[in-house]
Amino acid sequence: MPFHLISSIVSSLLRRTPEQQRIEGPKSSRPQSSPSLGFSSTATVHGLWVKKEDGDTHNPDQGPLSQHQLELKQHWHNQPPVFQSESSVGVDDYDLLETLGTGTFGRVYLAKEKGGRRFYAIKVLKKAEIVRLKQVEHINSERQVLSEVNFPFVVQLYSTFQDDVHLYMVQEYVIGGELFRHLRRAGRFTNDMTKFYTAEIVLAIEYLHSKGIVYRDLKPENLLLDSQGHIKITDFGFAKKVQGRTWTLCGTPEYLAPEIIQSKGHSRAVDWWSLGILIFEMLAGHPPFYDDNHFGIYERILSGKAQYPSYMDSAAKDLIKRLLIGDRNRRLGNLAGGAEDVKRHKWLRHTDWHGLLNKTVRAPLIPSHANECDTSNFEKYPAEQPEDLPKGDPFSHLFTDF
Ligand SMILES: Nc1ncnc2c1ncn2[C@@H]1O[C@H](COP(=O)(O)OP(=O)(O)OP(=O)(O)O)[C@@H](O)[C@H]1O
Repeated sequence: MPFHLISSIVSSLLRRTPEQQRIEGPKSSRPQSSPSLGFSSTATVHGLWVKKEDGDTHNPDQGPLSQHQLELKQHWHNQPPVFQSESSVGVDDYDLLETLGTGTFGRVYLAKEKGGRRFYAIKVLKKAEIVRLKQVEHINSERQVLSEVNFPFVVQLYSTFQDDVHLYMVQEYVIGGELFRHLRRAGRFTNDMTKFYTAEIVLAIEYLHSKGIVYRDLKPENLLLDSQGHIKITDFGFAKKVQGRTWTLCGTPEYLAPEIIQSKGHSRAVDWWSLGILIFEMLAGHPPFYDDNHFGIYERILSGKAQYPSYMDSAAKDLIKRLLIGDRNRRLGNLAGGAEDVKRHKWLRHTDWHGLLNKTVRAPLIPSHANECDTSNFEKYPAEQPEDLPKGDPFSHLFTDF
């Protein structure tokens, strides 16, 4: 690879700090990761596109569910819900311990139930910030979607509640940290490791799509590893139940599908596109379309030209190319066979799908942890500074489901 390209990649990855990348929308506070973008007001963004309101219409380019998807749908639909909608607990029932991560609207804390033994991750969001950034719909959607899901590779939400200032989402504590951190530490993953994570993510996408949910923010930052090294998809801030197409511009620049950039309306095909980006990033250590600025990234995505490293497995490359097809009507995963087409691809053909679902397949990387409240797989964050909390709740009518 020419030197100028290598230095461009390196500088692009090093400069992926929120301040430099942010246009508007949710932020990531960690260096070297790209923040998600979410626009919920009509606006021209860098002159490239105009955001339209969300709206569902019939989507002729969305293939029917495969037989396996139907079976899976039935099986997992019959699982008893774990989420407790009638929970009477509040924040006083927990001890908030360390910060595990920060987002645009607040923090995620390791927490322990008072008088209990279990540890949780509690996402604490500031209502005023959510309203200021026009993300009310997304946060309500996140709660709605997460309350409906119960799947081995999706983070479990147990309950939600609120006080005058904050919203709280009590989730399982996923102790192994972000896949992003493990990937940056390793540089890139081996073919077999990548295959393992890809397969679990494919099952999760298949499950979500079978429930009519489009995830829309697949990237290594939103994938956590559990104590046994299995994937847990987290951050459902952009996930949405979609029956046809939707138009909200959201996602992360390097992972945006062409139809989102072109504001054509999008549906579940965008998750298959971002899976292609993710497989590439896991194998190469950097995403296929990169540039110093968002415009450059979008131009490269639309051009569809990616440079595949010579060491990349040819079958993996073939799958990536089929997922990164600009025309969603020809994109693997979005064809008549649905997710089954992806699962039958030669790169994944020998995967033990049932073993994966039952978690009997050993993960390639078991995150180290000394005990169930170990936070060594997360970055260290300074404690939150105490602030004067406003009196009263002008926003209670916006979050009635919490
Ligand atoms: N269930 C969990 N277990 C362990 N850590 C978690 C959990 N949920 C979130 N985290 C940590 O907190 C970080 C922020 O969480 P999340 O992305 O859900 O917050 P957010 O406010 O939606 O962020 P953003 O503004 O980037 O969308 C995650 O990247 C992860 O490191």
